[in-house]
Amino acid sequence: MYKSIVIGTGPAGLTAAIYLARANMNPLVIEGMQPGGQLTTTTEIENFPGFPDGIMGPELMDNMRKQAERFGAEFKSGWVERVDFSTRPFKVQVDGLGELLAETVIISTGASAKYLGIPGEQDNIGRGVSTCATCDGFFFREKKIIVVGGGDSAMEEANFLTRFGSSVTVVNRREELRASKIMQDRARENEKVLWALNRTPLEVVTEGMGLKGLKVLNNETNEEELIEADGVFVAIGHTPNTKFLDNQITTDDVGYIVVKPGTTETNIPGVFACGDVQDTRYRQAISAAGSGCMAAMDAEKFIEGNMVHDWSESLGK
Ligand SMILES: Cc1cc2nc3c(=O)[nH]c(=O)nc-3n(C[C@H](O)[C@H](O)[C@H](O)COP(=O)(O)OP(=O)(O)OC[C@H]3O[C@@H](n4cnc5c(N)ncnc54)[C@H](O)[C@@H]3O)c2cc1C
Repeated sequence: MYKSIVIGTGPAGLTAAIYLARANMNPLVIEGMQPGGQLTTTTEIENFPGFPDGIMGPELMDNMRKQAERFGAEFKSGWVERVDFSTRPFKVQVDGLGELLAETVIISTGASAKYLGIPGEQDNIGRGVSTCATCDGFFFREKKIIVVGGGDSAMEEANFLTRFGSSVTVVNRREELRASKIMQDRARENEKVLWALNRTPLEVVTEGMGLKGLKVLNNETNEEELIEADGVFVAIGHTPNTKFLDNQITTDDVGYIVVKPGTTETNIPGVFACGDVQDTRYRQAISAAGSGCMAAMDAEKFIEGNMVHDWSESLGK
């Protein structure tokens, strides 16, 4: 039986692994289908502290893994199919490895950005197509930008991106936006924000090494149009990777794990969550790593018997 099983190897899981291993907790880390997590799909990371010249995403994740291994963390390839948190020790069923037992479990399975599923989109991720304005806005200084989406996040991203772009065009399928009035007003008051509403995205169009723009269907005229842009930010939401939990952990309506504020405690004593899977707000590598550290320290405290589980009370449930 393991003292702690960490599910996922993004910045949250690997930071948890480093802290657990240094605390002699001999963690087992399950890698999942994307060893190293989301940052392995991108190029240069310019905002992770400690790297003044930036660092490539895959290199950063490789370094984190080596650091965890140096202190004795054990890694296994595999995909967690299901868990049983009804009794302790907890049971974690891993594809190809069978059932593993643990005193504590740290869930750091991330949240996947939703994409439009149109031609040209996947081929150009990191080359003009992005799902993270905070991460990539800086690369589009004085360029034309498109934000696809009509919710609060899309409005927030559009406003934020006007700091960099010469213009930011919001493309939304419907005339009406889902965003709250205050977020819409803020975007509408911003002179750099342009609107292409009632338009369905059809294709990300490239030219040479860069983007030419986004081909859309004008739902009113039924004609295709090309909206020129150097960057297309898809802001239609994220899907937290929590299906395997099969409703054993309290989540919000979308599926994000609910933790006791200021901690990584879930509703099940001994099960902790960190990183994007419990983060509806920041979703950054450094915030994921920070909460990974918290989860490891929470798990350690739990095993030492020093944790009072007052989760439900604190959330008013
Ligand atoms: C293209 C791109 C560029 C980005 N650029 C930046 C940037 O410049 N700066 C920044 O701060 N942030 C950036 N981000 C955001 C950052 O990558 C995330 O905030 C961060 O990776 C979240 O870390 P995490 O550990 O919570 O989850 P993730 O990195 O998503 O890792 C999740 C892990 O869980 C595993 N997993 C999932 N389900 C299972 C399962 N059932 N069983 C086992 N394992 C499972 C996966 O295999 C993966 O290893 C970027 C994101 C993307 C997509």
